[in-house]
Amino acid sequence: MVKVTICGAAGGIGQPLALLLKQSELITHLALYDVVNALGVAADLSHINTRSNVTGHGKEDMDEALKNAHTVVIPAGVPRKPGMTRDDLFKINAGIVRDLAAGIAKNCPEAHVLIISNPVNSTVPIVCEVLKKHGVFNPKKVFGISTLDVVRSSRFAFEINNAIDPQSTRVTVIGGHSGVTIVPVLSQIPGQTFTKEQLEALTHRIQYGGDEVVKAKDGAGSATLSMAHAGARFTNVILQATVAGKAGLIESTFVNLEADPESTAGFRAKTHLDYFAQDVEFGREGVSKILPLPTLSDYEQLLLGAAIPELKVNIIKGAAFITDDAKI
Ligand SMILES: NC(=O)c1ccc[n+]([C@@H]2O[C@H](COP(=O)([O-])OP(=O)(O)OC[C@H]3O[C@@H](n4cnc5c(N)ncnc54)[C@H](O)[C@@H]3O)[C@@H](O)[C@H]2O)c1
Ligand SMILES: O=C(O)C[C@H](O)C(=O)O
Repeated sequence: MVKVTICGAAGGIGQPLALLLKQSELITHLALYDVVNALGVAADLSHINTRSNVTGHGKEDMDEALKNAHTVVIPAGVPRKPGMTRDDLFKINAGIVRDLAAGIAKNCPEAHVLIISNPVNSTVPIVCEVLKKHGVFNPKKVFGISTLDVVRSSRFAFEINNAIDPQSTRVTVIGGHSGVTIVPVLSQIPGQTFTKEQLEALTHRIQYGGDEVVKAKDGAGSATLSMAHAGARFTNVILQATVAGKAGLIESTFVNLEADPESTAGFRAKTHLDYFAQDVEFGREGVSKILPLPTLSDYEQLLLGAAIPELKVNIIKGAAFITDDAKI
């Protein structure tokens, strides 16, 4: 039995993500949890003629939704409106993610946890600290989904140079998931020939791609369809590695560096970061290896230098939300 639970399944991301995951042959049970409309979305999706069973779970039914899940994907929470930063969402989303993490600790402590809710740089430490408090934390199984930055990098690079294939070109994106913490390693795209001006404009567009959507939606939310695509891509990689046993799969993702202490010891000593987005190779247990940082150009070194202090603040804020709260 491979049960995948989506928390926030009736939302802008949750619905198309559920639709995409309904296509997966590796999922036998898709559980949709939301505080509103989960039953309606589940009834609708359950008519699609693929093998997985779909169940819907409302507000009072979180335990059942999470019970024995293999993987939990979390797009629950509020999205940005124009003029807001991702950090402005912390006030509401931190508590939502904390409560879901407590539910995971209780009902599916061995699950792979894939976090979409913003601010990812803080919500991932929140989940990890809750799982630690419950004695069930496994750093190899908790991921911040930063795949949308990877997807945007390939697409935006293709718009400048259409010799780059947007589907097969996987750009490594390191750092975190907000503004200057997003560091796309464009210098490593094979055969890329960007001018300095093009590289700078492309980097800025990737770092602030989310704002482009927030502005265009004009108060109606942030990226949902592209995020559902990115979320399904990452979830499918996790399932391919952990369920189907496919070796050698790699994606950039925001993880706790304890997932691979040996490979990351030098980086941690230099930066004092406990979390970082980097290329990860997956195995049966989740993280198999955190790959070494790719060679960075001088420009990318500067970007990384700018990312680290903000990343640190975001991470400490998330972790402190749990460690300073004696009630959990
Ligand atoms: N990681 C990324 O790259 C990325 C990309 C886009 C959006 N996001 C983030 O994803 C989150 C969701 O965005 P959206 O556009 O889907 O928002 P949305 O408002 O359309 O949907 C969120 C859903 O979460 C549900 N929800 C709220 N509290 C809940 C709880 N306690 N338990 C279960 N469900 C709950 C809501 O009822 C709603 O259906 C936001 O925080 C947004 O910033 C992240
Ligand atoms: O920009 C946002 O707030 C949503 C998401 O993080 C994105 O990158 O599109």
